[in-house]
Amino acid sequence: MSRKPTPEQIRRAPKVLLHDHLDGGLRPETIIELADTVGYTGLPAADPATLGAWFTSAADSGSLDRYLETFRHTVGVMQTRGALERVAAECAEDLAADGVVYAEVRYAPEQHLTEGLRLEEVVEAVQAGFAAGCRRAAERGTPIRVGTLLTAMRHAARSREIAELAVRYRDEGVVGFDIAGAEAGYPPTRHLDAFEYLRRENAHFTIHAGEAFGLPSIWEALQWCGADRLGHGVRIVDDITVDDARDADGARLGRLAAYVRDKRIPLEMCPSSNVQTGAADSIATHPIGLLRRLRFRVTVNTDNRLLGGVTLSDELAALVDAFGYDWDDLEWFTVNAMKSAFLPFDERLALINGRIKPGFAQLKWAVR
Ligand SMILES: O=c1[nH]cnc2c1ncn2[C@H]1C[C@H](O)[C@@H](CO)O1
Ligand SMILES: [Zn+2]
Repeated sequence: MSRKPTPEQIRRAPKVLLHDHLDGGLRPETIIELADTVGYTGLPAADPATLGAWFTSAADSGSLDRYLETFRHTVGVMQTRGALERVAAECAEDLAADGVVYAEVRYAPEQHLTEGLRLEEVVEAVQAGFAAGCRRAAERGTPIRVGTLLTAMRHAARSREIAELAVRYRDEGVVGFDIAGAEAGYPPTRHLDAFEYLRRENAHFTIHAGEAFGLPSIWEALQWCGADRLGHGVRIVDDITVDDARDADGARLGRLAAYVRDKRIPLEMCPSSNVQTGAADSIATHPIGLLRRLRFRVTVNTDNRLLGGVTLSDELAALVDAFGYDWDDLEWFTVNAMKSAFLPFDERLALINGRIKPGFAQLKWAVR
């Protein structure tokens, strides 16, 4: 399997995405149309191309805090039932068009209440949108399944309420919970009550940790809060020393890194977002290269498609360029992600055996 996967072939591969923000993936033209409809006047540009370029360049800030400031424009137009439905439907369609067969998409319901919606109405609008988008994608011959994660903002104080909301909607497409937002100064243990509640409810959750802040954040997320997965988790490399950077065998793992690898804790890695926020210097030097060689449970994700100007296929193609990954590597990332999803075991297995393995086998055969 020596042929380098091309961007077009990667787009055709059946992919899995675990870390994608609904409010970070809008189409620029949709933002403009929604702003018009709902009377939002703060947009920094009036045509889709300029607006798209504004997001990628503003997000290229080298700082998570400034990266997060750009969300005021997306969240600003996502305050009505119709807007939420449309954004969710288009999200499912866009992911399906990129060849994603299973996605977990997250957003923070508490950020969509300024025009009077209740939390339940927000969740129901988003679920209705995903259902419509998945229906349309299936009609086009690109079926996709979407699970929703409800996020609580780590600087706010509504995490217990949002956790209860996630449990209430667990049989209607909500598959888990997350906390996001500025990391420094807002440790995961601030939300311990929410995580303890979720564990008692046998519910799943991931935590953004080890992105803008280091090992203590990852340690709290796992050992105090009991996170099933790590959002980013890229700073786990701070607990790994490598004598020769090109030789993974020379690596020594500290106790936390060893725990993460031993327990097969999934890392939701988002390379281009990390470069934008300054969590990594470049794709070529991104810790994903080392972590993959050391066989951590690495998954590849987009984080925010609008801010990065990327699709999941683009992320994978960039890794192929940087690290020379082949089809086996891409399939390994994909199966890792599917194994780590918050769907029931039998459904994960069905997607691995029914879509991922046959899809990759077909591509490998075609390019042999
Ligand atoms: O990469 C991220 N780190 C922390 N927070 C993030 C990231 N990307 C998006 N968010 C925040 C901003 C969104 O408004 C919120 C919910 O999707 O999550
Ligand atoms: Zn994120």
